[in-house]
Amino acid sequence: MNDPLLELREATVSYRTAQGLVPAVRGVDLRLEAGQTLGLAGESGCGKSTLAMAVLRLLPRNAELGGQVLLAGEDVRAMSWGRLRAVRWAQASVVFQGAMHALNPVQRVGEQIAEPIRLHSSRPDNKVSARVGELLEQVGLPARRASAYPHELSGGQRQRVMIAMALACEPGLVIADEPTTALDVMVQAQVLTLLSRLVDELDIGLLMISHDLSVLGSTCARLAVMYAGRIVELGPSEQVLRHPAHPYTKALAAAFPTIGDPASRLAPRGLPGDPPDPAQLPGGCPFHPRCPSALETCSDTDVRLRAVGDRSVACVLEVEA
Ligand SMILES: Nc1ncnc2c1ncn2[C@@H]1O[C@H](COP(=O)(O)OP(=O)(O)OP(=O)(O)O)[C@@H](O)[C@H]1O
Repeated sequence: MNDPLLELREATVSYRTAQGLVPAVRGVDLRLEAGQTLGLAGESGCGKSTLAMAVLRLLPRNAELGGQVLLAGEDVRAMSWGRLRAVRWAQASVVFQGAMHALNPVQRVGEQIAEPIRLHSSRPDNKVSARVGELLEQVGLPARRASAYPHELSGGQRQRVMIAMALACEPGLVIADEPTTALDVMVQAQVLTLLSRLVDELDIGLLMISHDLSVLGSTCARLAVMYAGRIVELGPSEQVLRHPAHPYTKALAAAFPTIGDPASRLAPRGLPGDPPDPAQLPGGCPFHPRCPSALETCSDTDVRLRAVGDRSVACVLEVEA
C-alpha cells in the first residue's frame, strides 16, 4: 500500500523564548491520503499555522520540531536542506494568507509563477511561459495577466496567482493557510469554489487552515478542530458541523454559522475568555476554564483523542456516535 501523502505522528513544535519553551503543537496525529481534503480549524494562537509550517519545515529558527512528520513516508525532520528544497513546491506547497504580502511587489506575477518551475525543471523559456499561461487559465485568469504587477490585480486575482504558483510544479499536497481571510464575501466564495474545482480536477490532497469552520466545511471532506496545540475533534465535515461533539467545536460552529458572515472575521461569539497562553496551560483539559459543560474531573483529567463512530473526540463527556 502507498504511504499517505502526509502523516503526522505525535508531532510537536515548541518555541524557545526568553520565557522558556512554549509548546505550540502538542502531540498531533493526522493523516491525509492522495486526493483527500482536510480542514484544520481553531481560534488564533491554537497552533494551526505552526503545524502547517512544520510540514515543510518552514518554521522559524527558535522552533523545535518533535515526533514524526512524514511526507509520502519520508520524515521531514531527517531531510537535508537539498532534499527539502527538492520537496518544496514539487511534492508539497503552501498558499499563504494575504497574497499582497506574499507576492513580490516589483516583479511581474508571471515571473513569480515561473520561479518554482525554473527551480524544478530544465524547461526552455518558451515552455516555462506556456506553462505560466496554462496555470493562470487554470485558476481563472487570462494568460496575458502574466505581465501584470501585483498592485494591478484585485485581492481575489492575487490570491488566484498564489494558487497558480502553488500548483506550478504539480505537487500532490497543497497547504492553504487562511487563503480567503483577507477577501470580501463574494470573492471568498469564488476562491473556495476554485479550490474545490482544482482538488477534483487535479486530484491533489488539500490541507486547508481557517479559524472559520463554515469556510472549511464548504471545501473539505474532513475537519480537524485544534485547541491549545492539540486536535480535540476530527471527523467527516458534515458530522462535525451538524453535530459537533466536543464543547469547543460546538462553540466554534455556533460562532461561524454561515460562509461569509461578516461576524466570522471576529472571535467566536458566545465563547467566553481567550485561548490559554501555551506557556501557561491550565491543568487537566486545557478547555475546561471556558467549557460550559465542564465537570469537576475536567480540571485534572487531560483526555486524549478517542474514536467515537467515524469521529475522534478528546472529551470526558459521553459523546453520541
Ligand atoms: N516564532 C515564534 N516564537 C515564539 N512563539 C511563537 C512563534 N510563532 C508562534 N508562536 C506562538 O505559538 C502559538 C501558536 O501560534 P500559531 O501562529 O501557530 O497559531 P494559529 O492558530 O495559526 O494562529 P493565527 O491564526 O493567529 O496565525 C501562539 O501562542 C504563538 O504566540
